[in-house]
Amino acid sequence: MSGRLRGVVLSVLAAAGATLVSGAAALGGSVLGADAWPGITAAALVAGLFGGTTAYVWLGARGGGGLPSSAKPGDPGESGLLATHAAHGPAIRGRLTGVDSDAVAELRRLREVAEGVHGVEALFDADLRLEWISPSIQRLTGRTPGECLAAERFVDFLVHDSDRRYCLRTMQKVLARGQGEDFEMRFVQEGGQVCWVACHWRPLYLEDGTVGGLRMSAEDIQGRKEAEYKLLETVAQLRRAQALSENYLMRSNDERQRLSALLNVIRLGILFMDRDHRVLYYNRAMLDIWQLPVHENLIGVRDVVLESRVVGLLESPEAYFSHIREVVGRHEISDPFEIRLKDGRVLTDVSAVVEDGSQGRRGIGRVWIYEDVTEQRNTARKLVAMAERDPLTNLYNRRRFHEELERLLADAARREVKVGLLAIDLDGFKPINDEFGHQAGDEVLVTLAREVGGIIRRNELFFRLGGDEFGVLAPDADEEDLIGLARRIVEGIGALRFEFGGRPASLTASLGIAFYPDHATDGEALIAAADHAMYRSKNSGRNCWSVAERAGGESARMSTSGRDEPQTGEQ
Ligand SMILES: Nc1nc2c(ncn2[C@@H]2O[C@H](COP(=O)(O)OP(=O)(O)OP(=O)(O)O)[C@@H](O)[C@H]2O)c(=O)[nH]1
Repeated sequence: MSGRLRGVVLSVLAAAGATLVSGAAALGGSVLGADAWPGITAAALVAGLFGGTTAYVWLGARGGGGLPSSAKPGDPGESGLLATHAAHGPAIRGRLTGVDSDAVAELRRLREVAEGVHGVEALFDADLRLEWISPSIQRLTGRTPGECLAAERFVDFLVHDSDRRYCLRTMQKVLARGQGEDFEMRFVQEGGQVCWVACHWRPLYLEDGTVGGLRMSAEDIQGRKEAEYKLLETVAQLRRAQALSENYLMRSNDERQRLSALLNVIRLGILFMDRDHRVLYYNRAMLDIWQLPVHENLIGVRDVVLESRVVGLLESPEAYFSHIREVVGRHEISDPFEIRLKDGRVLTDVSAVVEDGSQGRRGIGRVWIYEDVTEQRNTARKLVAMAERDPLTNLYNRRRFHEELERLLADAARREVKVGLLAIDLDGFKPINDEFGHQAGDEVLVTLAREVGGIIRRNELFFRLGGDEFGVLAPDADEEDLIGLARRIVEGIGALRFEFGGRPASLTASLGIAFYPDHATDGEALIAAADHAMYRSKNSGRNCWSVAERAGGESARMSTSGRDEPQTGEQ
């Protein structure tokens, strides 16, 4: 409190007499504490209490300067109480004049009210020195009003480092402009902790209307600040989480782009269906394979609609759609399924459930992978053909002959039927080669293969076993039928006429016939029996057929009866 104000109050106390002085003494230096209230200035309080004294005259001149204009006598709260005292100033004054002990009691009561102020009230002089501060400062900061008053500079003593400059600037501004300012700052508590307060700075006017000091009203907003901090922290966490999820989203978008680029260059058709059997994703190859328009948007299209779009391509739609139903009904990866298309292409499909990543095996859809295997199938067919066919005549070769022989014998054993083997060896083939060249020999072989191929029946198999050796396998063979076939072959070959370099050429063949199980019970023995019969034909003058001898040396019905009219190439 300024010396001037302090003097005023002390003179009031002197005038009030010994009782009041003792009352004031009881209040100590802090009797002045009774002349300031939260929200009301010391000037107004003293005016209210000590009207009619010197103080009243002095303070009365700046009178209501500190009293909130809105405060009225009888209002609830401290401002109202003060206003009541101000209104009744003359009565109190009267009592003070007579050194009324009631006034002292009143003063005490008011002091109690001042000390009970919840927020912090403080008065500063024009040099920004602390003149008075409410006892509540101790509850807020642990510092007593005495310690605060003793400190050289209030701002340095109580205000946090970071807020000091701003606090000082604001105080100076309020002093200079005479306009209040509000801001929030931090007090430093005795233990070094920080306590946030909301400060309201108001100018105090002197009687001449100039600003003679400042009043600070501060409320504890630590709880609110902590809540704000928590809120800010939560917001920051949310922002971090959002940034993280945006980052993940961005990365997952990049990943999707990469995957999409990859899927669009591979030749496999990829189709993702969702749980509701609607198209979720497909790649370019999928459209190509199923001959769907490149720019058509199929996303969201149901599986049944998709099936209706491709049904016209399928060789066996029913078989394919029932395969789809079967696959969809199970939860496993399907086996590759071959799809034959009317245009000759061959596709395969494989399908798997797309799991949602949880452990509950919850499918979130299905992926279908299509592959056009036409090329592969053709290549495989060519390789197989190369492996089992004679490249010159395109007849099955010796390798396939052995396979078929074993298969037919096994089948014949199970069904107890006969298998016939016809061994064919050309007569006089070498002279054709020698005389007309190897190419002429080839032509003879190709022609012969075609001619004999036209003679044998659909269920009989014709092989080139090597060189000028051929063979015919006849399942479910009947002896008479096979002999008839042998005759037709001998005649057919003998009837062939060639011309090389303007010169005619022809040849004949010698045949041997053997039956399973009549002449042998396994493949090797059957071949040997047929060969043996064929050599007998050779030895019998060629251009004929012979039936093998039965096991035990018993002669076949007709060992060389094929000799009708032996023919040679020279004929
Ligand atoms: N042009 C041609 N000749 C072949 C081929 N494979 C084997 N030969 C020839 O066929 C001939 C077969 O020999 P042989 O069985 O003695 O010929 P052949 O004159 O019919 O003798 P016989 O069976 O005793 O009548 C050989 O000269 C082989 O070089 C072929 O793919 N093309």
